[in-house]
Amino acid sequence: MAKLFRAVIMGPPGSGKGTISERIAQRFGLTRLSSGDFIRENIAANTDAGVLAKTYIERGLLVPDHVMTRLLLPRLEEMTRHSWLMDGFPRTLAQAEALNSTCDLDLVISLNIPYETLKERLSDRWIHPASGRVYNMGFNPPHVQGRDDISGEPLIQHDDDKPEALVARLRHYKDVAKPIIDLYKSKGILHTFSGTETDRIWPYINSLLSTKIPMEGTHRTQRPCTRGY
Ligand SMILES: Nc1ncnc2c1ncn2[C@@H]1O[C@H](COP(=O)(O)OP(=O)(O)OP(=O)(O)O)[C@@H](O)[C@H]1O
Ligand SMILES: Nc1nc2c(ncn2[C@@H]2O[C@H](COP(=O)(O)OP(=O)(O)O)[C@@H](O)[C@H]2O)c(=O)[nH]1
Repeated sequence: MAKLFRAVIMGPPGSGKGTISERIAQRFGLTRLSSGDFIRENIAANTDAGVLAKTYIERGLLVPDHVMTRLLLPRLEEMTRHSWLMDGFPRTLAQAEALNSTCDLDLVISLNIPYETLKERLSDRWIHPASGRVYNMGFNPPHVQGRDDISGEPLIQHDDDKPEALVARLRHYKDVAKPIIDLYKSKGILHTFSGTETDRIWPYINSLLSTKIPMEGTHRTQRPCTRGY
């Protein structure tokens, strides 16, 4: 029986995680999980975790590990019958270890995109805050300038997407991501993709996943995501 498939996509801000996750979800029928979306849902629902997370996000900080794991891991437990791709978690080694004790991953995609490309992309990134939908004036503009295609609501730019904020974010990403990348490399499940254009990277990701993801329609077995945290 074909087993379920679980993967994580990692990369610095602006590397294309959200863009590529959407394509993977559509192409392979995986459930796309996004830590940023989970947080926004909790903020919108005014949950305790959401209220706490908001105080960190407003300062451009990562949400503390214990808040993230308590927010995310129970959701993964509900996903024992689903194949999924996680975007935005883990972001620290503690999160990776918490995930490791809960679910075994089949594959990790790491995006390696040059600084100048990240800077250019983020300066043109516009976001619909409520949904997290992402646009780019050069790459995938909204039908109506400044408006979300689905809701028609205004798009915004994140302050920390500005070039002056990117240097610090990138340095922080490299510091926290390195031990995670080393962990997944040692487990033999890391696949790194480099380049400056998503459309040129995509065929390689597509062909890798085509060899790794069980065929559609084959019976899927449950795989536990036990409460290991
Ligand atoms: N795994 C996580 N651990 C800690 N904080 C997180 C995590 N995921 C998201 N956050 C917090 O939520 C915020 C929003 O996350 P989201 O992924 O939507 O945006 P982002 O981190 O700016 O992503 P991008 O890499 O696209 O710039 C982050 O800036 C961070 O403060
Ligand atoms: N010009 C250009 N923009 C891209 C490309 N891929 C993604 N983007 C845009 O760059 C920004 C960052 O992409 P996103 O998927 O949000 O990256 P994430 O921060 O890693 O999730 C968004 O505005 C995307 O629409 C690309 O190949 N070229």
